[in-house]
Amino acid sequence: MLGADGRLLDVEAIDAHYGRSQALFNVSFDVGRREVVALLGRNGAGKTTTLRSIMGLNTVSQGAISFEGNRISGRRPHEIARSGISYVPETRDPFSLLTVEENIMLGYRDGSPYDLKRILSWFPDLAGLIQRRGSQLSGGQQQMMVIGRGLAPGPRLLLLDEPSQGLAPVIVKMVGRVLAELRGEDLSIVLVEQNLNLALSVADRIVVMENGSVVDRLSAEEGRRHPERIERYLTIH
Ligand SMILES: Nc1ncnc2c1ncn2[C@@H]1O[C@H](COP(=O)(O)OP(=O)(O)OP(=O)(O)O)[C@@H](O)[C@H]1O
Repeated sequence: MLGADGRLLDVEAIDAHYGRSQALFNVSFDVGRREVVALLGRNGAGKTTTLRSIMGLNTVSQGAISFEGNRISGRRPHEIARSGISYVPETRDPFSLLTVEENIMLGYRDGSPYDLKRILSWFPDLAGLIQRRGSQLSGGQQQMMVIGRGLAPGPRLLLLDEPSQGLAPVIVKMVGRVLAELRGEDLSIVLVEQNLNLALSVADRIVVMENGSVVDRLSAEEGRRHPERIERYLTIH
């Protein structure tokens, strides 16, 4: 089901605080069905706080967030997860003592369109490693595993926090390929990134943040034509 205006996720003028310090100021953007929206900006711009606010891990002090037409702000994280949203934090957090298979299937829910076989079809590199422990994987393999864990419940919206962080360029390309393949699914993605090329290659739309506010919104096509419009918010002058 979608909101009345056909939007899957609606973030409407949200503020968020850490104690007395305000981290988000009037942040608004929306995500359509099967759309990939990239949130770009420097460290500290508020991207992670935005994802955490959607997931109910941070309290929204003003504004509202709706998913499939229902208000989710104010609900608890597990309820938000159950409504069809998965969050893959940048920390990756593999369960080190569990195997790759156990790590992925931890999130599986009856009725999910994504069973282990399906998930491994997107991450062929993991297929030969499913009995390894999470701690025995490389950073890139862990990233694939936690994306797999995020997919296992069968979300309609995946929140991905900096999947390319700390990975070698060849692995970043692989992450890009996986995200491109997921485009065939009934799945929308909010992708937080500092890697502009990766974001431009997989996103439909770009939302640029600075100091806790949205400072620009553009299509990926516009971003490819005018990368300088985004780069000025990514590099330090
Ligand atoms: N747990 C916290 N306690 C206090 N302030 C925080 C906390 N987490 C983030 N902040 C502050 O909130 C603001 C936004 O941070 P946030 O992590 O959302 O930015 P970001 O764009 O995701 O950057 P990064 O890529 O570094 O995660 C920053 O000023 C940051 O210092």
